[in-house]
Amino acid sequence: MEEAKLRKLGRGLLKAPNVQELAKQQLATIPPQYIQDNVEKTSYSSSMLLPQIPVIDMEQLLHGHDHDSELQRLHFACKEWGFFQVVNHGVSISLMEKVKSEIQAFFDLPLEEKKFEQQEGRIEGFAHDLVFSEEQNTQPRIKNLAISILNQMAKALKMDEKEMRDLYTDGMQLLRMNYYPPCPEPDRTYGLNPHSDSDALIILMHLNETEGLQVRKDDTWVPVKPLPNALTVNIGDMMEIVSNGVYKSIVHRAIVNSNERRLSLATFYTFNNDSDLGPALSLIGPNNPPIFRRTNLAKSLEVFSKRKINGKSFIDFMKMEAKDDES
Ligand SMILES: O=C(O)CCC(=O)C(=O)O
Ligand SMILES: [Fe+2]
Repeated sequence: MEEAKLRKLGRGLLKAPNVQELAKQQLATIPPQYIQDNVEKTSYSSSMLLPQIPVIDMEQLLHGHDHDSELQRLHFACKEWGFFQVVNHGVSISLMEKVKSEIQAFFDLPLEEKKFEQQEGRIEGFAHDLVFSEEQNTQPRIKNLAISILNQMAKALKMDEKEMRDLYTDGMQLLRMNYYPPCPEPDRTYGLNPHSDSDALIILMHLNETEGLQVRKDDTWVPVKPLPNALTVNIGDMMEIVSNGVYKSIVHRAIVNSNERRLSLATFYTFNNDSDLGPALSLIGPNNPPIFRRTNLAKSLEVFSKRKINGKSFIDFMKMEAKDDES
């Protein structure tokens, strides 16, 4: 993707020293630019029995004799949680293992060899040297999985399947590797600040055993406990808009801990840049008025990024009431 588009999708952050190099210095406190005000602590003790994000069995959903009830479980997960884990997802486990070890090995390279740099105002660095061969690449499989999930969501929503297909065909697939080093003061910073993702659908691969992803649910932070070989899926703002608010793009964050590093690989799917982003036409009617406006997707992202003020999220920006202050 071109630089300009990437920049648009990036979140504003100050250029920071390479966090891996920082972690090697074994500092007792964190440098000031990482300190965040109001880091909200998790309000549970380790002995509490916590709810967990739902688990969806893709095999059951696509081919099982109990397809209908799995579809209802998917629908519930998307409405109530905006997050779920998928098992039996069809992405080869041995391939996933390969990708996990390749990425970990990449992060273990000395900085000079890594040709990895962060640019001003961007959260991401560029990994120039991390190239996966065709056989070692999980991305085509993950893309198939994303498409299957989107098709099943259309079915559960009773949305026209062609309307969904037209949205995701020619959409973009973006990858982000997240590296969270051990942190001497985990209560004073985040790995990733609370946010929702502006894309349509996100598939996350946990690259090591360390936990850290937390999902906002009923005013608490629910930690995600990854099942072995599962992938974590979440709804982004674009899908919330298309579903006319039925599915929820949920705020989530990544926390850090003092002992272990954590790695994850997020794949973001957007809808086609040329499409109109708004509630699916097959879902709205006299009894179901649209709660979001409809505009060309690329244009709405552009206008939003120019007017990114007051920490207003993309989803609020697209709400019907927001129309009045458009100028
Ligand atoms: O690393 C994680 O668990 C969360 C990643 C995430 O939310 C993101 O990359 O947008
Ligand atoms: Fe995210």
